[in-house]
Amino acid sequence: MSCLAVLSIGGNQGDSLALLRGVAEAAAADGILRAVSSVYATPPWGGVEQDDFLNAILVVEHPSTPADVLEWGFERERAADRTRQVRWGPRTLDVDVITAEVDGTQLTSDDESLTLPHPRARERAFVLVPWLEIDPDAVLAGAGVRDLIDTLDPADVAAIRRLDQPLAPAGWSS
Ligand SMILES: Nc1ncnc2c1ncn2[C@@H]1O[C@H](COP(=O)(O)OP(=O)(O)OP(=O)(O)O)[C@@H](O)[C@H]1O
Ligand SMILES: Nc1nc2c(c(=O)[nH]1)N=C(CO)CN2
Repeated sequence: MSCLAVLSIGGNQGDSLALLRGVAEAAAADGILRAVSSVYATPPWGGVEQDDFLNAILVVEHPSTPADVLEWGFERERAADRTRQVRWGPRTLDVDVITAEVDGTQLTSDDESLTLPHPRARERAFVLVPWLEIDPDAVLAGAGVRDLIDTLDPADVAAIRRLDQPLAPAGWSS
């Protein structure tokens, strides 16, 4: 099995840019990196008062199952000394699996250890905006990401700022 997955990566504790770059570098080193968005500074989503996040989207093609992609993301979180404290609160690194596609079909799963597509992705400008950047035809559970962005509060979308700092490892090309 091989699995094409869209990953949302983000964090707001420590050197967030370096931590996000570390994820892209690990994906490139593992030979699974297929696409990388820009890095975005994003206001905190979810109601917890905290610092702004840096967020980005990666597309990876993993030679195994979606569960292995999730496990790969957990390894990256552990490498960033991620601890779980407040739900939707501050963290060094979060790696979420937004969609996973096998044989051209987007998988759906209600499993609470891996829900697909990610159940809150459609509400999150910090996921949809960078995803649209790298895939103007992106689809989430049958809905165009471009159309989903139009359903969000325009102020939330406008508050997201693309940074002029590359995420892709030097020398990497898709
Ligand atoms: N699509 C998914 N991507 C990542 N984790 C998932 C997914 N579906 C279910 N989970 C589960 O969610 C659990 C909690 O994840 P995490 O601590 O990253 O949540 P969170 O980032 O605080 O909130 P959110 O899930 O809303 O982004 C993990 O143990 C993981 O098994
Ligand atoms: N802007 C932004 N807000 C968040 C983020 C995130 O990555 N970016 N992650 C969260 C934890 O799930 C909660 N809120």
